[in-house]
Amino acid sequence: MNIAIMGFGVVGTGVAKVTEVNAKEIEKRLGFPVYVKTIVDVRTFEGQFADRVVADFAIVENDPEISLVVETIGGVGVAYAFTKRALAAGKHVVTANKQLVAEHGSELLALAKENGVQYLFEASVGGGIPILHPLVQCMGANQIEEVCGILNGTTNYILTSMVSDGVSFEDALAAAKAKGYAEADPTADVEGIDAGRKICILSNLSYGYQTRPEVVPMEGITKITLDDVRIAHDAGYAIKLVGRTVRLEDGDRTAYVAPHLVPHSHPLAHVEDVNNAVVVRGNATGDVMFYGKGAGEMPTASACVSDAMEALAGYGTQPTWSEETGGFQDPKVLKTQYYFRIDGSLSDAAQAFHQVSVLQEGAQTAFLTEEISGYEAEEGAKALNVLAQMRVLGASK
Ligand SMILES: NC(=O)C1=CN([C@@H]2O[C@H](COP(=O)(O)OP(=O)(O)OC[C@H]3O[C@@H](n4cnc5c(N)ncnc54)[C@H](OP(=O)(O)O)[C@@H]3O)[C@@H](O)[C@H]2O)C=CC1
Ligand SMILES: N[C@@H](CC=O)C(=O)O
Repeated sequence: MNIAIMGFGVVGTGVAKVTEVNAKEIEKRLGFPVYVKTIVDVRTFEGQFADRVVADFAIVENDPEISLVVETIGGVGVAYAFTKRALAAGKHVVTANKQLVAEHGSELLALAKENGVQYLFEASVGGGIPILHPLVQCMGANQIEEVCGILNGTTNYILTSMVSDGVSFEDALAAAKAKGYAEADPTADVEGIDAGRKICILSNLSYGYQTRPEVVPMEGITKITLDDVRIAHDAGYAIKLVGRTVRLEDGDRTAYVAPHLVPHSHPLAHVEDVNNAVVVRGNATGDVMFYGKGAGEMPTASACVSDAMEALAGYGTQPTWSEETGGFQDPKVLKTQYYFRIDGSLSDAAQAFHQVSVLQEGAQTAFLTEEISGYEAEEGAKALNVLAQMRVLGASK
């Protein structure tokens, strides 16, 4: 079976390597070999795969011998146009492109169905971690109550480097870029947008309805200070960038991304470096955690090639959701404890929130509230000079 790769960057190169290095394993499992026949990229290359690189996507589109295309260009420009053309030409498409899946997934899934092919995107969430297939297949008998996790490798790598190794934010980001973890525009990583796209995909598959990225509040790691990290650590918490999607009591859903204080007793508190972890709470299973490398060439390529094998062999099910967007509520409806650091005294804090647990007193006061909603946190904060505010992640169940 011949496949093509669109976009020969970090992940695209990994796809070619995994297909080549593991060719015997792949053939043994499928009963037929998989060969990367053509690679589409705007640049010219040297080395092993250079003679397969073409600039014109039409060569792949019109090649009847290519039955599957792996899209690793990224973004929603040419990647979107080429994906539609590939599906319309009756070719399966596999992708790592979470932006495209989160923003145009419904349309592309419908187009795939119309043309009798598959659109698979396991690599779009959690890099090399199998999470989407287990969520819809192995946990398919559950009502999903909540999915929460560390969904961005770059920011977890940066936080680990800053907190454990004393590296500056700028140097840690530069290292994440050099290792191939960061997005083409790393603003998407550090401002929580990449994790936000991933939580949309997880929400869509968990609840069956579309959660559009523009309704999901997304906050990144740029406001976290080492002061907050120290105060949190002394009180028994790590600070992690967490994405959550939650089924509400009335059957509606919510989702958001923000830094959290994660208790040291919670498994997410110990996820370091480029690793991601996703905790899925099913009503039958309780919490199930998926853990591994959330970014990088070979782990992400592993998910792409495994998807390609599934589509070519015709086993597996197409993960999908309805185009409907209703039933999404603001995450401020959720109740949790909040962490505040204020320029003010303990009595200011107590006046705003009544019951608080003090973490630091002095010129600045740091404290935890009781469990309150986001609306109550917002109301109480109005009377305070807030320097930092974060949710506390509840215990794992
Ligand atoms: N890196 C990672 O760890 C992970 C990445 N992903 C996703 O995978 C996708 C690819 O990421 P990554 O490999 O890191 O990105 P790269 O930027 O390394 O690779 C993208 C490649 O596509 C090429 N390209 C740009 N325009 C075109 C075009 N018109 N036709 C053909 N090729 C084109 C780029 O060339 P040029 O450089 O000249 O623009 C580049 O070689 C993204 O959606 C990303 O979010 C998902 C999980 C992990
Ligand atoms: N930039 C992303 C790449 C994988 O999805 C990340 O760092 O997680």
